Amino acid sequence: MSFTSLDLIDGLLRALESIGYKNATPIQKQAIPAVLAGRDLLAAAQTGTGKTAAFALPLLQRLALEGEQAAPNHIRCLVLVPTRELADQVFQSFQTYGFHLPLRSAVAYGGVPMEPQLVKLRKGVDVLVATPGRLLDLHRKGAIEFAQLQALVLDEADRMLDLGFAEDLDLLFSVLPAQRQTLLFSATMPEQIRQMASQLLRDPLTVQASAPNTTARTVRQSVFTTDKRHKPELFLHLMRKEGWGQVLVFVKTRKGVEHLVGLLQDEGVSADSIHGDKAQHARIKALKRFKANDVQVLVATDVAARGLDIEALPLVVNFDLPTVAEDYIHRIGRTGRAGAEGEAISLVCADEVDLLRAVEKLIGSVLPRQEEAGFEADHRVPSTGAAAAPAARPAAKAARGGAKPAKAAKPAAPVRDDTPRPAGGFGGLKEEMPPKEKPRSRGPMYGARGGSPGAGTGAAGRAGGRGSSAGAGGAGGGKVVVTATRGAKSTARAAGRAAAHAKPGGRGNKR
Ligand SMILES: Nc1ncnc2c1ncn2[C@@H]1O[C@H](COP(=O)(O)OP(=O)(O)OP(=O)(O)O)[C@@H](O)[C@H]1O
Repeated sequence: MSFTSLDLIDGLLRALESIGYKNATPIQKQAIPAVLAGRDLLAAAQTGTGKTAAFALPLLQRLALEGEQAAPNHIRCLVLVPTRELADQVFQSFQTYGFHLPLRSAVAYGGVPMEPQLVKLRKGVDVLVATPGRLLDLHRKGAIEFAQLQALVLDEADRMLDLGFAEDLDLLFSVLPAQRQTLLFSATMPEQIRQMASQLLRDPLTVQASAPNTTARTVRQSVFTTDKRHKPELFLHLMRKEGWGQVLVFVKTRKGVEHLVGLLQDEGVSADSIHGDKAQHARIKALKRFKANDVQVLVATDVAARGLDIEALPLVVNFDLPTVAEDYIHRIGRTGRAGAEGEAISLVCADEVDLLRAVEKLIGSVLPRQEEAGFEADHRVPSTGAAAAPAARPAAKAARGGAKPAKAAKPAAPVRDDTPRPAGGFGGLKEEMPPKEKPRSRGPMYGARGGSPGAGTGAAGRAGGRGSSAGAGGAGGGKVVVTATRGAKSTARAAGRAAAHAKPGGRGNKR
């Protein structure tokens, strides 16, 4: 489905044309009419399927066509994200999509001086992308007023709870105007998100553009069983043997990250890191160098698991499995984006069998195992065969053009998402998502008001109508479920907080 048939205004269509987006993805087809119609939304779709544009495009349109200009220190739309790097990326997306609209955007997160953010907010902004901690600090200083707030987006909300932001969020929600549009987006739908949705959303639509908690079909997944002490050598061995190029590696702790980076550098591999102990400017630089392919291996904690869009990243390695099963889906979702092929390899030792079981249960499949000669596990990793429902279809490996098994383990059920799809692609996305051009460089961090207003071809709310997206699977769409649910308040807040506090991890971006 083309964007024109979604009743987007000319300014947005021109921006989409210039970055090479031709057709809307399934989540965009579903979400855009509903958001334009003013509905609250609980939206789930696999990693890398264009959720950012699914909320940014209709919100930019509504902001361009409705409401008063932002007064000093006021914001009209707030997008909350869990990490600083994701905040930058989402802000850049708003800048790109809104290039031809007379709207101001800004980004605010911790770890960098507050003063420039205070200055930018003084004039008032239409869209503020922020992490929760810095947002509240700015609000306490009187730099942000919410009286004009029209829309709130929570992107990866469960991660904000995992990071210990539950109380900050409660505080924030208590000062936001009740009359607003609220959108919740994620690639996974843990109970925390559903509870938050029942607390925050008014008569929402639930849109699922793929079966919940599924991984992209284009990502080939496997496990190498080994002993903990062999992991660094196994990593280096596989890297050389398989001729790995760019690789994003996830390690459980910050110390572990630095240890692996040191080891790789000692072996002459160009490697850098991202984690919560690093200064923000060093984090930004590391990501930039990795994206530009100036560094081959980026080693990170889960601070890099959510949302980051690294063009054509071929491989993600879980050096350690994540402690929260959902993070497995987000981590490996850094590859195989927008219909591209990708590979995800997990190095698993006996200690991690429960984590492996939890991941397999979540994704509904047993991960194929391999063992590499010379790195076999002395401490056998127990079988997890019963953990997950057996997949219904034949071997994924063959279907995907073949993996490169080092040494075949006992055949395991393939990893796949059983969402019905049309033949020949990733939910039709391969066909629907043409290779995009690089977005233009957008200059300074904060968007200046400028450009000519898009010549509106339609008023916000004209497209769709309440529930207009119901049942429209769309050409090439995966299974699309659209339901209307009523918010059931009360216990949700306490339950969400309890769930958040049950999880490890410090506050903010400190992972
Ligand atoms: N309609 C489209 N056509 C072509 N490319 C698109 C389209 N929509 C989004 N993309 C591109 O697809 C990639 C993934 O988009 P995005 O980062 O919004 O995914 P996401 O669903 O939010 O992923 P995650 O769950 O990991 O945050 C980006 O590079 C984006 O530019």
